[in-house]
Amino acid sequence: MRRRERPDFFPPNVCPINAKANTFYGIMFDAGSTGTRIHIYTFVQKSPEDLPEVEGEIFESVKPGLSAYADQPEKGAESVKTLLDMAIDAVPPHLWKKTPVVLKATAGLRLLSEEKAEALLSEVKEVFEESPFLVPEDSVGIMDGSHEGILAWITVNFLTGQLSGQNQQTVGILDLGGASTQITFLPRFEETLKETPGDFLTSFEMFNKTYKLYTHSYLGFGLKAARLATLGAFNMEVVDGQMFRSSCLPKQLEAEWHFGGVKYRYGGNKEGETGFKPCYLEVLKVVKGKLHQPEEIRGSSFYAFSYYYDRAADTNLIDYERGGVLEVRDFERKAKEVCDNMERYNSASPFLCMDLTYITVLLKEGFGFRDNTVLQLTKKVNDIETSWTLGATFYLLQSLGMTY
Ligand SMILES: Nc1nc2c(ncn2[C@@H]2O[C@H](COP(=O)(O)OP(=O)(O)O)[C@@H](O)[C@H]2O)c(=O)[nH]1
Ligand SMILES: [Ca+2]
Repeated sequence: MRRRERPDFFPPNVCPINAKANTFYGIMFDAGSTGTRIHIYTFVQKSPEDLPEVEGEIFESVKPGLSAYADQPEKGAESVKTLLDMAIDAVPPHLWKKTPVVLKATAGLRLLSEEKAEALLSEVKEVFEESPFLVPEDSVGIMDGSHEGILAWITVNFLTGQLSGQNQQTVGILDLGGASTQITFLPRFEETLKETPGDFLTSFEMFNKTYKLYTHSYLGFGLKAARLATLGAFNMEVVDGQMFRSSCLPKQLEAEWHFGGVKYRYGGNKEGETGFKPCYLEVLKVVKGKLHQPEEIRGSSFYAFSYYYDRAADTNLIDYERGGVLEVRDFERKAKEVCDNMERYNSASPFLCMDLTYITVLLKEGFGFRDNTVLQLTKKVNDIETSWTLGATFYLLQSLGMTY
Protein backbone atom coordinates (compact mmCIF):
# COMPACT_ATOMS: atom_id res chain seq x y z
CA MET A 1 0.00 0.00 0.00
CA ARG A 2 1.25 3.46 -0.88
CA ARG A 3 2.26 5.61 2.08
CA ARG A 4 3.41 9.20 2.09
CA GLU A 5 5.27 11.14 4.72
CA ARG A 6 3.04 13.30 6.81
CA PRO A 7 2.63 16.40 4.64
CA ASP A 8 3.87 19.66 6.08
CA PHE A 9 1.14 21.86 4.69
CA PHE A 10 -2.59 21.72 5.27
CA PRO A 11 -5.17 24.32 4.29
CA PRO A 12 -6.36 25.80 7.62
CA ASN A 13 -9.84 24.27 7.49
CA VAL A 14 -8.48 20.76 7.13
CA CYS A 15 -5.48 21.04 9.45
CA PRO A 16 -5.42 17.82 11.51
CA ILE A 17 -4.83 19.76 14.71
CA ASN A 18 -8.07 21.65 14.09
CA ALA A 19 -9.92 18.51 13.02
CA LYS A 20 -12.64 17.96 15.61
CA ALA A 21 -13.89 14.54 16.60
CA ASN A 22 -17.04 15.06 14.54
CA THR A 23 -15.14 16.07 11.40
CA PHE A 24 -15.07 13.66 8.48
CA TYR A 25 -14.11 13.67 4.81
CA GLY A 26 -15.40 12.34 1.51
CA ILE A 27 -13.63 12.19 -1.85
CA MET A 28 -15.75 12.23 -5.01
CA PHE A 29 -14.39 12.11 -8.57
CA ASP A 30 -16.51 13.41 -11.44
CA ALA A 31 -15.29 11.72 -14.62
CA GLY A 32 -17.10 14.02 -17.05
CA SER A 33 -16.93 13.93 -20.83
CA THR A 34 -14.68 17.00 -21.02
CA GLY A 35 -12.58 16.59 -17.86
CA THR A 36 -11.97 14.71 -14.61
CA ARG A 37 -12.46 16.55 -11.32
CA ILE A 38 -11.80 15.75 -7.68
CA HIS A 39 -13.94 17.18 -4.88
CA ILE A 40 -12.56 16.68 -1.36
CA TYR A 41 -15.27 17.61 1.14
CA THR A 42 -14.85 18.29 4.85
CA PHE A 43 -18.01 17.73 6.88
CA VAL A 44 -18.94 18.48 10.47
CA GLN A 45 -21.82 16.76 12.20
CA LYS A 46 -22.66 19.06 15.11
CA SER A 47 -25.49 16.93 16.46
CA PRO A 48 -27.19 13.74 15.31
CA GLU A 49 -30.48 15.59 14.69
CA ASP A 50 -29.00 18.18 12.33
CA LEU A 51 -27.90 17.73 8.75
CA PRO A 52 -24.13 17.52 8.38
CA GLU A 53 -22.47 20.83 7.53
CA VAL A 54 -20.04 21.22 4.65
CA GLU A 55 -17.05 22.94 6.17
CA GLY A 56 -14.95 23.11 3.06
CA GLU A 57 -14.26 21.79 -0.39
CA ILE A 58 -11.00 21.35 -2.24
CA PHE A 59 -11.58 21.20 -5.98
CA GLU A 60 -9.18 20.46 -8.81
CA SER A 61 -9.58 19.29 -12.38
CA VAL A 62 -7.67 17.92 -15.33
CA LYS A 63 -8.45 17.83 -19.04
CA PRO A 64 -9.25 15.91 -21.17
CA GLY A 65 -11.82 13.54 -19.71
CA LEU A 66 -11.30 9.79 -19.25
CA SER A 67 -13.08 8.97 -22.52
CA ALA A 68 -10.26 10.66 -24.46
CA TYR A 69 -8.03 7.81 -23.17
CA ALA A 70 -10.31 5.14 -24.63
CA ASP A 71 -7.30 3.40 -26.18
CA GLN A 72 -4.82 4.11 -23.35
CA PRO A 73 -6.58 3.15 -20.13
CA GLU A 74 -3.38 3.29 -18.01
CA LYS A 75 -2.81 6.88 -19.05
CA GLY A 76 -6.40 7.70 -18.14
CA ALA A 77 -5.92 6.19 -14.69
CA GLU A 78 -2.69 8.17 -14.33
CA SER A 79 -4.70 11.41 -14.64
CA VAL A 80 -6.91 10.23 -11.77
CA LYS A 81 -3.86 9.40 -9.66
CA THR A 82 -2.47 12.92 -10.06
CA LEU A 83 -5.68 14.27 -8.53
CA LEU A 84 -5.88 11.61 -5.81
CA ASP A 85 -2.41 12.60 -4.58
CA MET A 86 -3.95 15.94 -3.59
CA ALA A 87 -6.31 14.14 -1.23
CA ILE A 88 -3.36 12.50 0.53
CA ASP A 89 -2.16 15.98 1.41
CA ALA A 90 -5.61 17.31 2.32
CA VAL A 91 -6.99 14.56 4.59
CA PRO A 92 -5.31 14.03 7.98
CA PRO A 93 -3.46 10.66 7.93
CA HIS A 94 -5.40 9.20 10.88
CA LEU A 95 -8.63 9.63 8.85
CA TRP A 96 -7.37 8.16 5.55
CA LYS A 97 -8.81 4.71 6.30
CA LYS A 98 -12.21 6.21 7.18
CA THR A 99 -12.40 8.48 4.14
CA PRO A 100 -14.24 6.92 1.21
CA VAL A 101 -13.11 7.55 -2.36
CA VAL A 102 -15.48 7.09 -5.30
CA LEU A 103 -15.39 7.89 -9.02
CA LYS A 104 -18.55 8.24 -11.06
CA ALA A 105 -18.32 8.62 -14.82
CA THR A 106 -21.01 10.37 -16.84
CA ALA A 107 -21.92 10.71 -20.50
CA GLY A 108 -18.42 10.44 -22.02
CA LEU A 109 -18.06 6.87 -20.82
CA ARG A 110 -21.72 6.07 -21.50
CA LEU A 111 -20.96 6.70 -25.17
CA LEU A 112 -17.91 4.40 -25.32
CA SER A 113 -18.13 0.66 -26.01
CA GLU A 114 -18.60 -1.38 -22.83
CA GLU A 115 -15.21 -2.98 -23.31
CA LYS A 116 -13.31 0.31 -23.51
CA ALA A 117 -15.24 1.84 -20.62
CA GLU A 118 -14.59 -1.24 -18.46
CA ALA A 119 -10.84 -1.18 -19.23
CA LEU A 120 -10.65 2.46 -18.07
CA LEU A 121 -12.68 1.84 -14.93
CA SER A 122 -10.68 -1.19 -13.91
CA GLU A 123 -7.39 0.76 -14.20
CA VAL A 124 -8.89 3.49 -12.02
CA LYS A 125 -10.01 0.90 -9.48
CA GLU A 126 -6.41 -0.29 -9.21
CA VAL A 127 -5.24 3.25 -8.47
CA PHE A 128 -7.87 3.45 -5.70
CA GLU A 129 -6.89 0.06 -4.24
CA GLU A 130 -3.28 1.24 -4.00
CA SER A 131 -4.29 4.39 -2.09
CA PRO A 132 -4.64 4.55 1.70
CA PHE A 133 -8.35 5.51 1.51
CA LEU A 134 -11.51 3.52 2.11
CA VAL A 135 -12.51 1.94 -1.20
CA PRO A 136 -16.17 0.88 -0.97
CA GLU A 137 -17.73 -1.73 -3.21
CA ASP A 138 -18.81 -0.19 -6.53
CA SER A 139 -16.38 2.67 -5.90
CA VAL A 140 -15.73 3.09 -9.63
CA GLY A 141 -18.50 3.02 -12.20
CA ILE A 142 -20.74 4.77 -14.69
CA MET A 143 -23.50 6.74 -13.02
CA ASP A 144 -27.08 6.34 -14.00
CA GLY A 145 -28.25 9.45 -15.90
CA SER A 146 -31.25 9.91 -13.62
CA HIS A 147 -28.95 9.99 -10.56
CA GLU A 148 -26.92 12.76 -12.13
CA GLY A 149 -29.91 15.10 -12.10
CA ILE A 150 -31.24 14.01 -8.72
CA LEU A 151 -27.87 14.40 -7.00
CA ALA A 152 -27.32 17.85 -8.50
CA TRP A 153 -30.82 18.77 -7.29
CA ILE A 154 -29.87 17.55 -3.79
CA THR A 155 -26.66 19.63 -3.91
CA VAL A 156 -28.34 22.88 -4.92
CA ASN A 157 -31.29 22.51 -2.57
CA PHE A 158 -29.03 21.51 0.32
CA LEU A 159 -26.72 24.49 -0.27
CA THR A 160 -29.64 26.91 -0.53
CA GLY A 161 -31.07 25.55 2.73
CA GLN A 162 -34.21 24.00 1.23
CA LEU A 163 -33.71 20.50 2.60
CA SER A 164 -33.91 21.43 6.27
CA GLY A 165 -36.78 22.95 8.22
CA GLN A 166 -40.46 23.02 7.35
CA ASN A 167 -41.14 25.53 4.59
CA GLN A 168 -39.28 23.90 1.80
CA GLN A 169 -39.36 25.86 -1.45
CA THR A 170 -37.16 23.69 -3.61
CA VAL A 171 -35.71 24.88 -6.90
CA GLY A 172 -35.37 22.99 -10.18
CA ILE A 173 -32.01 22.57 -11.88
CA LEU A 174 -30.63 22.50 -15.41
CA ASP A 175 -27.20 21.00 -16.07
CA LEU A 176 -25.64 21.20 -19.53
CA GLY A 177 -22.59 18.95 -19.85
CA GLY A 178 -20.45 18.12 -22.85
CA ALA A 179 -22.27 14.95 -23.85
CA SER A 180 -25.57 14.98 -21.92
CA THR A 181 -28.00 17.39 -20.30
CA GLN A 182 -30.29 17.04 -17.28
CA ILE A 183 -33.48 18.64 -16.04
CA THR A 184 -34.72 17.96 -12.50
CA PHE A 185 -37.46 19.49 -10.35
CA LEU A 186 -39.99 18.59 -7.67
CA PRO A 187 -43.43 18.65 -9.31
CA ARG A 188 -45.99 20.74 -7.42
CA PHE A 189 -49.06 19.82 -9.44
CA GLU A 190 -50.87 16.51 -9.58
CA GLU A 191 -51.34 17.15 -13.30
CA THR A 192 -47.57 16.99 -13.91
CA LEU A 193 -47.35 13.57 -12.27
CA LYS A 194 -50.24 12.34 -14.41
CA GLU A 195 -48.92 13.50 -17.75
CA THR A 196 -45.25 12.55 -17.22
CA PRO A 197 -43.87 9.25 -18.56
CA GLY A 198 -43.13 6.88 -15.64
CA ASP A 199 -39.40 6.70 -16.27
CA PHE A 200 -39.10 10.49 -15.78
CA LEU A 201 -40.25 10.18 -12.15
CA THR A 202 -38.00 8.83 -9.40
CA SER A 203 -38.47 8.54 -5.66
CA PHE A 204 -35.35 9.32 -3.75
CA GLU A 205 -34.61 9.20 -0.04
CA MET A 206 -32.22 11.71 1.48
CA PHE A 207 -31.87 13.01 5.03
CA ASN A 208 -34.85 10.93 6.19
CA LYS A 209 -37.23 12.40 3.61
CA THR A 210 -38.54 10.95 0.38
CA TYR A 211 -38.71 13.17 -2.69
CA LYS A 212 -40.57 12.25 -5.84
CA LEU A 213 -38.66 14.08 -8.52
CA TYR A 214 -39.10 14.70 -12.21
CA THR A 215 -35.70 14.02 -13.77
CA HIS A 216 -34.27 13.08 -17.11
CA SER A 217 -30.81 12.90 -18.65
CA TYR A 218 -30.71 13.34 -22.41
CA LEU A 219 -27.68 11.50 -23.76
CA GLY A 220 -26.22 13.15 -26.86
CA PHE A 221 -27.75 16.53 -25.93
CA GLY A 222 -24.73 17.98 -24.14
CA LEU A 223 -23.22 21.06 -25.73
CA LYS A 224 -20.38 19.27 -27.52
CA ALA A 225 -22.47 16.32 -28.66
CA ALA A 226 -24.99 18.87 -29.99
CA ARG A 227 -22.21 20.52 -32.01
CA LEU A 228 -21.55 17.18 -33.68
CA ALA A 229 -25.26 16.55 -34.22
CA THR A 230 -25.67 20.00 -35.82
CA LEU A 231 -22.72 19.25 -38.10
CA GLY A 232 -24.32 15.90 -38.94
CA ALA A 233 -21.37 14.03 -37.43
CA PHE A 234 -22.80 12.61 -34.18
CA ASN A 235 -22.49 8.82 -33.98
CA MET A 236 -21.16 8.71 -37.55
CA GLU A 237 -18.33 6.57 -38.82
CA VAL A 238 -16.08 9.43 -39.86
CA VAL A 239 -14.41 8.84 -43.23
CA ASP A 240 -10.85 10.18 -43.39
CA GLY A 241 -10.78 13.79 -44.53
CA GLN A 242 -14.59 14.17 -44.45
CA MET A 243 -15.67 17.78 -43.95
CA PHE A 244 -18.73 18.82 -41.91
CA ARG A 245 -20.16 22.28 -42.59
CA SER A 246 -22.66 24.51 -40.80
CA SER A 247 -24.30 27.93 -41.18
CA CYS A 248 -23.51 28.49 -37.48
CA LEU A 249 -19.77 28.78 -38.17
CA PRO A 250 -17.70 31.62 -39.68
CA LYS A 251 -17.87 31.37 -43.51
CA GLN A 252 -14.14 30.93 -44.17
CA LEU A 253 -13.43 28.63 -41.23
CA GLU A 254 -11.85 25.20 -41.76
CA ALA A 255 -10.46 23.39 -38.74
CA GLU A 256 -10.12 20.14 -36.78
CA TRP A 257 -11.68 19.13 -33.51
CA HIS A 258 -11.12 16.13 -31.20
CA PHE A 259 -13.95 14.75 -29.13
CA GLY A 260 -14.27 11.34 -27.43
CA GLY A 261 -11.02 10.21 -29.06
CA VAL A 262 -12.27 10.95 -32.62
CA LYS A 263 -10.97 13.66 -34.98
CA TYR A 264 -13.51 15.76 -36.91
CA ARG A 265 -12.94 18.29 -39.71
CA TYR A 266 -15.45 21.11 -39.77
CA GLY A 267 -16.00 24.46 -41.40
CA GLY A 268 -18.36 27.27 -42.42
CA ASN A 269 -20.77 27.42 -45.35
CA LYS A 270 -18.27 28.93 -47.79
CA GLU A 271 -20.82 29.76 -50.44
CA GLY A 272 -24.12 29.26 -48.61
CA GLU A 273 -25.89 31.13 -45.82
CA THR A 274 -24.59 31.93 -42.36
CA GLY A 275 -26.12 33.78 -39.41
CA PHE A 276 -28.75 33.40 -36.71
CA LYS A 277 -31.77 32.44 -38.85
CA PRO A 278 -30.26 29.55 -40.86
CA CYS A 279 -28.33 28.44 -37.77
CA TYR A 280 -31.51 28.37 -35.65
CA LEU A 281 -33.24 26.15 -38.26
CA GLU A 282 -30.22 23.85 -38.42
CA VAL A 283 -30.09 23.43 -34.65
CA LEU A 284 -33.87 23.07 -34.45
CA LYS A 285 -33.60 19.83 -36.47
CA VAL A 286 -31.42 18.38 -33.72
CA VAL A 287 -33.84 19.31 -30.91
CA LYS A 288 -37.42 19.45 -32.28
CA GLY A 289 -39.71 16.80 -30.86
CA LYS A 290 -36.92 15.00 -29.00
CA LEU A 291 -37.58 16.24 -25.46
CA HIS A 292 -40.48 15.94 -23.06
CA GLN A 293 -42.07 19.30 -22.22
CA PRO A 294 -43.61 19.42 -18.75
CA GLU A 295 -46.22 22.19 -18.70
CA GLU A 296 -45.45 23.11 -15.08
CA ILE A 297 -41.93 24.44 -15.72
CA ARG A 298 -43.06 27.24 -18.02
CA GLY A 299 -43.88 29.48 -15.12
CA SER A 300 -41.12 28.52 -12.69
CA SER A 301 -37.52 29.61 -12.33
CA PHE A 302 -34.54 27.26 -12.48
CA TYR A 303 -30.92 27.11 -11.34
CA ALA A 304 -28.66 26.54 -14.34
CA PHE A 305 -24.95 25.72 -14.39
CA SER A 306 -22.14 24.05 -16.37
CA TYR A 307 -22.16 25.24 -20.00
CA TYR A 308 -25.21 27.49 -19.44
CA TYR A 309 -22.97 29.35 -17.00
CA ASP A 310 -19.79 29.20 -19.09
CA ARG A 311 -21.37 30.58 -22.27
CA ALA A 312 -23.29 33.28 -20.38
CA ALA A 313 -20.03 34.33 -18.70
CA ASP A 314 -18.04 34.18 -21.97
CA THR A 315 -20.43 36.70 -23.53
CA ASN A 316 -20.69 39.00 -20.49
CA LEU A 317 -24.33 38.16 -19.85
CA ILE A 318 -23.25 37.39 -16.27
CA ASP A 319 -20.21 38.08 -14.12
CA TYR A 320 -17.71 35.20 -14.36
CA GLU A 321 -17.21 34.96 -10.60
CA ARG A 322 -20.60 35.94 -9.21
CA GLY A 323 -22.97 34.53 -11.85
CA GLY A 324 -26.31 36.28 -12.26
CA VAL A 325 -29.99 36.14 -13.13
CA LEU A 326 -31.12 35.93 -16.77
CA GLU A 327 -34.24 35.31 -18.80
CA VAL A 328 -34.32 32.78 -21.62
CA ARG A 329 -34.65 35.64 -24.13
CA ASP A 330 -31.23 37.01 -23.06
CA PHE A 331 -29.58 33.93 -24.55
CA GLU A 332 -31.53 34.45 -27.78
CA ARG A 333 -30.58 38.12 -27.97
CA LYS A 334 -26.91 37.25 -27.48
CA ALA A 335 -27.10 34.40 -30.03
CA LYS A 336 -28.47 36.84 -32.63
CA GLU A 337 -25.77 39.38 -31.86
CA VAL A 338 -22.96 36.82 -32.17
CA CYS A 339 -24.31 34.86 -35.17
CA ASP A 340 -25.08 37.97 -37.24
CA ASN A 341 -21.64 39.47 -36.53
CA MET A 342 -19.40 36.43 -36.66
CA GLU A 343 -16.38 38.36 -37.94
CA ARG A 344 -16.51 40.56 -34.82
CA TYR A 345 -16.44 37.53 -32.51
CA ASN A 346 -13.61 35.87 -34.43
CA SER A 347 -11.21 35.76 -31.50
CA ALA A 348 -13.64 33.82 -29.30
CA SER A 349 -14.43 30.15 -30.00
CA PRO A 350 -15.63 29.58 -33.58
CA PHE A 351 -18.51 27.63 -31.98
CA LEU A 352 -19.84 30.58 -29.95
CA CYS A 353 -22.75 31.23 -32.34
CA MET A 354 -23.66 27.54 -32.53
CA ASP A 355 -23.41 27.09 -28.74
CA LEU A 356 -25.61 30.11 -27.90
CA THR A 357 -28.14 29.12 -30.54
CA TYR A 358 -28.22 25.57 -29.20
CA ILE A 359 -28.80 26.82 -25.64
CA THR A 360 -31.65 29.04 -26.91
CA VAL A 361 -33.27 26.25 -28.94
CA LEU A 362 -32.82 23.69 -26.15
CA LEU A 363 -34.52 25.96 -23.59
CA LYS A 364 -37.35 27.22 -25.81
CA GLU A 365 -38.11 24.43 -28.23
CA GLY A 366 -36.64 21.52 -26.27
CA PHE A 367 -37.91 21.99 -22.72
CA GLY A 368 -40.60 24.49 -23.73
CA PHE A 369 -39.55 27.39 -21.48
CA ARG A 370 -41.04 30.83 -22.10
CA ASP A 371 -38.99 33.80 -23.27
CA ASN A 372 -39.34 35.31 -19.81
CA THR A 373 -38.53 32.18 -17.78
CA VAL A 374 -35.97 33.19 -15.16
CA LEU A 375 -32.68 31.34 -14.86
CA GLN A 376 -30.37 31.69 -11.88
CA LEU A 377 -26.86 31.12 -13.23
CA THR A 378 -24.76 29.75 -10.41
CA LYS A 379 -21.34 28.17 -10.16
CA LYS A 380 -21.02 28.11 -6.38
CA VAL A 381 -23.33 28.52 -3.40
CA ASN A 382 -21.59 29.46 -0.12
CA ASP A 383 -18.27 28.75 -1.84
CA ILE A 384 -19.20 25.14 -2.70
CA GLU A 385 -19.45 24.00 -6.35
CA THR A 386 -22.99 23.37 -7.58
CA SER A 387 -22.20 19.91 -8.90
CA TRP A 388 -23.91 16.51 -8.46
CA THR A 389 -20.77 15.44 -6.58
CA LEU A 390 -21.86 16.84 -3.19
CA GLY A 391 -25.24 15.04 -3.40
CA ALA A 392 -23.38 11.89 -4.43
CA THR A 393 -21.06 12.19 -1.43
CA PHE A 394 -24.03 12.55 0.97
CA TYR A 395 -25.60 9.50 -0.64
CA LEU A 396 -22.34 7.59 -0.26
CA LEU A 397 -21.90 8.57 3.41
CA GLN A 398 -25.51 7.60 4.07
CA SER A 399 -25.02 4.17 2.47
CA LEU A 400 -21.86 3.61 4.54
CA GLY A 401 -23.75 4.52 7.72
CA MET A 402 -21.48 7.52 8.32
CA THR A 403 -24.42 9.91 8.33
CA TYR A 404 -28.10 9.20 8.58
N1 LIG B 1 -20.21 24.40 -11.36
C1 LIG B 1 -19.47 23.36 -11.76
N2 LIG B 1 -19.42 23.05 -13.05
C2 LIG B 1 -18.68 22.01 -13.42
C3 LIG B 1 -17.98 21.23 -12.49
N3 LIG B 1 -17.37 20.25 -13.14
C4 LIG B 1 -17.66 20.42 -14.45
N4 LIG B 1 -18.42 21.49 -14.64
C5 LIG B 1 -18.92 22.01 -15.92
O1 LIG B 1 -19.48 20.95 -16.69
C6 LIG B 1 -19.33 21.24 -18.08
C7 LIG B 1 -18.68 20.07 -18.77
O2 LIG B 1 -19.50 18.95 -18.68
P1 LIG B 1 -18.90 17.49 -18.42
O3 LIG B 1 -19.16 17.14 -16.99
O4 LIG B 1 -17.49 17.39 -18.87
O5 LIG B 1 -19.77 16.60 -19.41
P2 LIG B 1 -20.90 15.49 -19.11
O6 LIG B 1 -20.16 14.21 -18.89
O7 LIG B 1 -21.76 15.47 -20.34
O8 LIG B 1 -21.65 15.95 -17.89
C8 LIG B 1 -18.48 22.50 -18.17
O9 LIG B 1 -19.36 23.60 -18.34
C9 LIG B 1 -17.81 22.56 -16.81
O10 LIG B 1 -17.51 23.90 -16.46
C10 LIG B 1 -18.07 21.59 -11.10
O11 LIG B 1 -17.52 20.98 -10.21
N5 LIG B 1 -18.81 22.67 -10.80
CA1 LIG C 1 -21.17 16.85 -15.86
